[in-house]
Amino acid sequence: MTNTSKKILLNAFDMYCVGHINHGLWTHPRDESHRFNELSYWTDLAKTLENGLFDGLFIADITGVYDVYQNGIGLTLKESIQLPSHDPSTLVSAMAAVTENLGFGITVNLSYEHPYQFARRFASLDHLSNGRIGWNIVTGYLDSAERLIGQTGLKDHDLRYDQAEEFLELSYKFWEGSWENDAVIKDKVNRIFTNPAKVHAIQHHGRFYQSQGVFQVSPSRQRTPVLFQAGSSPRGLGFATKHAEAVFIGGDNPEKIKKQVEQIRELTAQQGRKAEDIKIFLGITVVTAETHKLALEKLDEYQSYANPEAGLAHFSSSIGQDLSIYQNDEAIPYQKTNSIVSVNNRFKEQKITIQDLKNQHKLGGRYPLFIGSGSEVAEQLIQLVDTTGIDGFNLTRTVAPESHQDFIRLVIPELQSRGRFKTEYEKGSLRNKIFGKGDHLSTQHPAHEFRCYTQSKSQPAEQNLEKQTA
Ligand SMILES: Cc1cc2nc3c(=O)[nH]c(=O)nc-3n(C[C@H](O)[C@H](O)[C@H](O)COP(=O)(O)O)c2cc1C
Repeated sequence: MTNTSKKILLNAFDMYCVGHINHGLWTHPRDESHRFNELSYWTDLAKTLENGLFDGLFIADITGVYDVYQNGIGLTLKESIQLPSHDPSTLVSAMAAVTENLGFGITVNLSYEHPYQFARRFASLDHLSNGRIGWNIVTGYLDSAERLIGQTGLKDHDLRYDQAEEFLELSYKFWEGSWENDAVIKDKVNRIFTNPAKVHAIQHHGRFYQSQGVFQVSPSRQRTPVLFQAGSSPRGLGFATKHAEAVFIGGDNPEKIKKQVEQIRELTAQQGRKAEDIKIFLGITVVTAETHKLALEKLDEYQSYANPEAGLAHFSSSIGQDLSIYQNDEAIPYQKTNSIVSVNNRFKEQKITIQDLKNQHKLGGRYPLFIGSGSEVAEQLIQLVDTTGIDGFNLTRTVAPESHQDFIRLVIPELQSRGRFKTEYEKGSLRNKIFGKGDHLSTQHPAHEFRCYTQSKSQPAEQNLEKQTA
């Protein structure tokens, strides 16, 4: 499939930690990720990305620690493999204050808090960023997280998605079903800040959650944040194609990526949504320089600081299997675990040795690696978009912030000169920038059912209160 005019979407992919995907590079003399706990590190990054016209900063997060490899956290601590890692929501107001257009896709694991607190926090951020918030919906895959919050083990994989379904339904009720658009009138003369007739109590009596009452936050620009998801098991795909507006996939082979894309588009259509209602982002790593030769030299230099074993430790937790027990030339047996099904399934389909994984984790990890001059990388990215049908990329960092700066200086102008990347931002919210159809979710989306501002589904707050006190 070739679409010569399709503009490529682009997010930076990062995490509020030192070692994110490309482990070991924190030891590179020019890498600044050890400054991850300084606000200026993030506000500078936000300004850099906005200068480069990135659509968003996609911030990964985990609840828990990587303790599967060697049955402990020794290497995780030494190499700072997503430990320490801090709460990503806390970064966003500051980054929003120094930018106007950059979107923020924030990962939050829904398993460990009530939808009410979560919906309130995200609606508040959407207000402060003037509609630039996205939520990467994750359900968790680490036993260590369960122990940290006093549970005995991870809930069954599919049960986590059952809970996620209900979490979203209740969140939609808060965001879409409690306040009408014209509820807040700020009328000083008549002393009416909010019209009580326009605010409705929601009701929810479910399997996992109970809630009754009025949402505490007035409608933000987008109401529901832009919904991202990265599950790719059969159950995960069903969930993503029902709710998500953007899905994030991994994959190193164009044929397989294309199949994944076709499957996502088909499932989306089966859910009664338009195939183009979901944007598909592929994770990638790029090493670029002024010439091909210089890019190869840079790759060598970066790889001399990388630590593939740290990549293995990360991977062990992703699949829930301790990979330290195998020799380099041993093929990794498939074991059914409760972790990331789609990543683990690779061991069913292919013979992969520890050495294969180590080679892969020198740089890039689960994401394809592109090396070359700006024009070479741009050509490869365009070809991948046109042959697979993806919509854009989540770009990992290597040496921070150098790798983002290199991409902006060398690759983006080449994409622009080929007409495949914007030369200015669209107006409006993050949702409008991505889809060009306004700030709110479309009427085809399941959230529509819970809207009080198109059809009233609950009583005005005052009537409800009267009933309770009668
Ligand atoms: C590309 C990709 C990125 C992901 N990023 C995160 C993340 O930042 N935090 C997290 O807790 N889970 C993350 N996950 C895990 C998924 O959100 C999901 O919980 C997991 O894949 C289990 O669902 P599945 O078995 O349906 O794939 C990611 C998965 C993929 C494939």
